[in-house]
Amino acid sequence: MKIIADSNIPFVSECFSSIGEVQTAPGRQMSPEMLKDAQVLLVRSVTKVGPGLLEASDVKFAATATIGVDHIDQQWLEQKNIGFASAPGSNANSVAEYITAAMLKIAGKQGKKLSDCSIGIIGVGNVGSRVEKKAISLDMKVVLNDPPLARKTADPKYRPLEEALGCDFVTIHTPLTRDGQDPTYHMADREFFSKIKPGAVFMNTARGAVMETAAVENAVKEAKISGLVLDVWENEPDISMEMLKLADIATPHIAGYSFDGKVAGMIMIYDACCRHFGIEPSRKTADFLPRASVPFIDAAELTGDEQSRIEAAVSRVYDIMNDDSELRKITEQDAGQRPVYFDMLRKNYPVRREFTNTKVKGANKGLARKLSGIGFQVE
Ligand SMILES: NC(=O)C1=CN([C@@H]2O[C@H](COP(=O)(O)OP(=O)(O)OC[C@H]3O[C@@H](n4cnc5c(N)ncnc54)[C@H](O)[C@@H]3O)[C@@H](O)[C@H]2O)C=CC1
Ligand SMILES: O=C(O)C(=O)[C@H](O)COP(=O)(O)O
Repeated sequence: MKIIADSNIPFVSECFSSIGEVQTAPGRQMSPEMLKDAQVLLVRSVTKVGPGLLEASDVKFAATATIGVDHIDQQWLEQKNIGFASAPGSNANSVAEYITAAMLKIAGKQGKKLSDCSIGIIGVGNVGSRVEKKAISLDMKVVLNDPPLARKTADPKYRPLEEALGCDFVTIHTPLTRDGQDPTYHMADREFFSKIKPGAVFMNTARGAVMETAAVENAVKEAKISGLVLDVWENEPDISMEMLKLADIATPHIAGYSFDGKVAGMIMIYDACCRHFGIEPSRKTADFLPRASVPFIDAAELTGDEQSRIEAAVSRVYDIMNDDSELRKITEQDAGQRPVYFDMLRKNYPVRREFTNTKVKGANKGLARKLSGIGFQVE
């Protein structure tokens, strides 16, 4: 069996060689020619999967090692009886840790106590519900907005969008959709920002096209918002330099790039592929995860007030500002090389482990509760 895989899926050759012959290629360069005699296609978010790529192929199973599926024509795959799998939830905790790190940085910069702040979470699925849990652990007031879930559950905890926009932090965790009852394409437009709480912090880790770039730029310039955190951009990898300048924290679509999340995504599509072809899986997550680089933190080394200590613990494991400063070097590149630089940062992303791999020793009860709530082990 011939398997064509995106070379940015970690360990894909090691893992899938138990099923067939693996050939890897950069996701943006996948072509019908490459897939002519392949039976399996494994992609990440940058490869459009549909008739254009697969019509002339013999592919029987396609999978994406991502949560988002907006790059996949699922209806066409189904029509053609091509098996399909994605990796729901695989890197959701990674995104929630990114949001936690971003809020701690912004709150520190603006002199705010998170426990005095509210957060509006738009989209409360795998990612949004993890953000909710961490925000509650930090004693933030949470407002949830998810019209599809509101209709399905009739639970009054789901509030109208306007209420979520009335919070100090507003974060989007919806899929990118263009049709249906609740399309999210350009959801964050001028009207959205006209309703946002003056001075709110806006965060987008969903998909770039969920926001309208010009509307976000205006919201900063007209001081409608006091902070902007962007991990995703319209027209990636060719991102707006103007928007980059205006963002307080800017990263190259890596919120979900914890090593734990990447390996989990790879194993999820491996298991699905095995199921599809009736093969017994012989690889598992633990085969691919290295030892944590920060296994312990001594709480005595964390200084300042409680929030500063939490921020210090988080930064020891994941310093979001490193990702920000690497992306800002994009301005030193020639204009034509900037998309290449954006993709290069993603391809060569350093190993980042999730908080759960780090044990904090000696924290007092209050600090231990919060650290444990955002995902650390505490002792
Ligand atoms: N930046 C990154 O690295 C990553 C980004 N993502 C993005 O995050 C998105 C969300 O991921 P999950 O939480 O795992 O998806 P999910 O499918 O578990 O949850 C999405 C939620 O959004 C809700 N929703 C849909 N339309 C909505 C609307 N108009 N307004 C409010 N809520 C709406 C759905 O009902 C659902 O509960 C993914 O589709 C992907 O695009 C996911 C992982 C990593
Ligand atoms: O899982 C998702 O959805 C994501 O956005 C991924 O983390 C993005 O990673 P790539 O597939 O673009 O490498």
